[in-house]
Amino acid sequence: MSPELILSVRNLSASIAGQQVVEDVSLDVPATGVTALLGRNGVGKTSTIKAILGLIPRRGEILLDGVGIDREPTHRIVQRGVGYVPEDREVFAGLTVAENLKLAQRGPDAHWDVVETLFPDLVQRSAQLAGTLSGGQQQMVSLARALLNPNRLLLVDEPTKGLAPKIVGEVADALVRAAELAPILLVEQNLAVVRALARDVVVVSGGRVVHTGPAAEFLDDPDLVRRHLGVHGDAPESAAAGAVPDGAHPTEAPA
Ligand SMILES: Nc1ncnc2c1ncn2[C@@H]1O[C@H](COP(=O)(O)OP(=O)(O)OP(=O)(O)O)[C@@H](O)[C@H]1O
Repeated sequence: MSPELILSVRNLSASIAGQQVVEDVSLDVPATGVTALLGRNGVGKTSTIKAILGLIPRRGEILLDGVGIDREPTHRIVQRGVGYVPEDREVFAGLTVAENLKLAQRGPDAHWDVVETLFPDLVQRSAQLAGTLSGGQQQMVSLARALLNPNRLLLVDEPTKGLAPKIVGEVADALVRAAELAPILLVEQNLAVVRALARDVVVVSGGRVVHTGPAAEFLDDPDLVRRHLGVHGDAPESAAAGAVPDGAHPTEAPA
């Protein structure tokens, strides 16, 4: 495996309740930056992430930094430094922010300083029950839990789903900072966020990868976007419309 790759997946298939939900996915994630995993609803993006983590039964080859993890259980994969920010946040509603974070701590070298720097609002709210936080604040807890530990790779699933445009920008800003710490494989429907964050895209359709390449090249080709995602990349009425984060645009050259 190329030394510039942190993750290499070959011929991945996976099933849920006996039904095949990932057919034959092969993809690479570079060792730096954000790689976006795109596709229409229900094509198997979340299932691909779960299969990489061993959360659902899977077959195929999965190399993390050159080491096979496709036969390992989830806890071993997490111990190897794969952080996970699940769809729908999955915070413990009845626990405080501080308790949510402490539960996520994997070892003695937790990055409390990173969490405090990136999420000062959470420090203020450390005694608040996570279930009483807004959706955006819960997303920050979910991200902070993953960033608390040293990660070699972050798997982040639809972090801006259901959030107001201003909050989408804040979450995207946090992801820009997170990507400085570890490479990210990001499932994201908001193409403005993808444009702001991702260097590369992997597009899935029918359980297989149908396009890979630079994010800008894909997003700038309306025919490709329409064919693979069923939306118009720049049309305001489309699902691609949404908040463009205020933060840095790491994939674009400075003006
Ligand atoms: N728990 C489950 N039981 C049965 N089928 C499931 C389950 N979870 C997912 N599926 C099915 O697996 C397929 C892939 O779902 P998955 O959530 O991976 O897609 P996705 O690309 O992430 O979709 P979306 O963009 O809508 O979140 C879908 O057809 C879905 O209905």
